Amino acid sequence: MNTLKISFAVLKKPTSYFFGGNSVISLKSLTPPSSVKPASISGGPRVYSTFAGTGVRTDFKVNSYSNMAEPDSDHKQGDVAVKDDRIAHISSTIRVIPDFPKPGIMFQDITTMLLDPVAFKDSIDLFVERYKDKDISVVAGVEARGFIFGPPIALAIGAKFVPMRKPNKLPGAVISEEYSLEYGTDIMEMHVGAVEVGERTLVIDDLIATGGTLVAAINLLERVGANVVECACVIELPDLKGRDRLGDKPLFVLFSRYTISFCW
Ligand SMILES: O=P(O)(O)OC[C@H]1O[C@H](OP(=O)(O)OP(=O)(O)O)[C@H](O)[C@@H]1O
Ligand SMILES: Nc1ncnc2[nH]cnc12
Repeated sequence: MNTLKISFAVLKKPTSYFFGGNSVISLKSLTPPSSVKPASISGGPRVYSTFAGTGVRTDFKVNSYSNMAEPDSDHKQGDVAVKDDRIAHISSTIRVIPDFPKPGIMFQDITTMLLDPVAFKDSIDLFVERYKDKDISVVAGVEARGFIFGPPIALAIGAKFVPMRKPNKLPGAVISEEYSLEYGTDIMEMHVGAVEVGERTLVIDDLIATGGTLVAAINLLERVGANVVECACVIELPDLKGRDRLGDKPLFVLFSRYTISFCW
């Protein structure tokens, strides 16, 4: 296995859920491909905010981050292999805001993608191409950003859209799940009766980080007897290992982005 042992000092306090302070860690998933050199080598920080996950090389800058890691064998990326030129453009439109909403979080801001109609449409098309012939009757979207991607996908594949909402927003009878996030905890609710037993269901969100949100959505849907066939997101943050929390539930993402920053 191609493992790089690296001694690092924290530049931007990384997602503190992994580590904090100086330390020696094994960063096999951050090993840059030999053909790709860090953008700033001389003295300054080397930042690997990386773009992998689909086998698609995305050689462009997003904010100041321009380096990439290759997909590695730990990321089960065979099941997310989308090889499509549209993905590079989509990824380039999603900006990263460091330290939002809390120090250490590298916030992936999809609102900048929504300003680019080509990127936004391409993202929807990629999902529709994957799901149009899968006999899916329910697209469940997670508030808030799953409400952006879910409805156009549902309309295009002829499915109903079911909103998975924050607490106390739905007026009818609901079932609830509490869950943890990269930066807090929350509760998700769904209307009882929105999904019928056995319905083939797709769960949509913009991003998977720790996976807590998708796990809550799956739990809610399965509690009412839905058949959750897959979860789909635009972005995966693989260093947060959310995919692992989904167990055997398939996860499809357009691309992955590493969020750890470091220097040495
Ligand atoms: O994989 P996880 O660690 O669960 O995190 C992913 C979730 O976090 C974000 O939503 P957030 O809870 O910030 O809500 P918002 O869309 O209303 O801002 C994102 O849109 C996902 O729903
Ligand atoms: N880093 C991140 N960026 C955007 N949304 C998120 N939800 C959880 N972590 C996130």
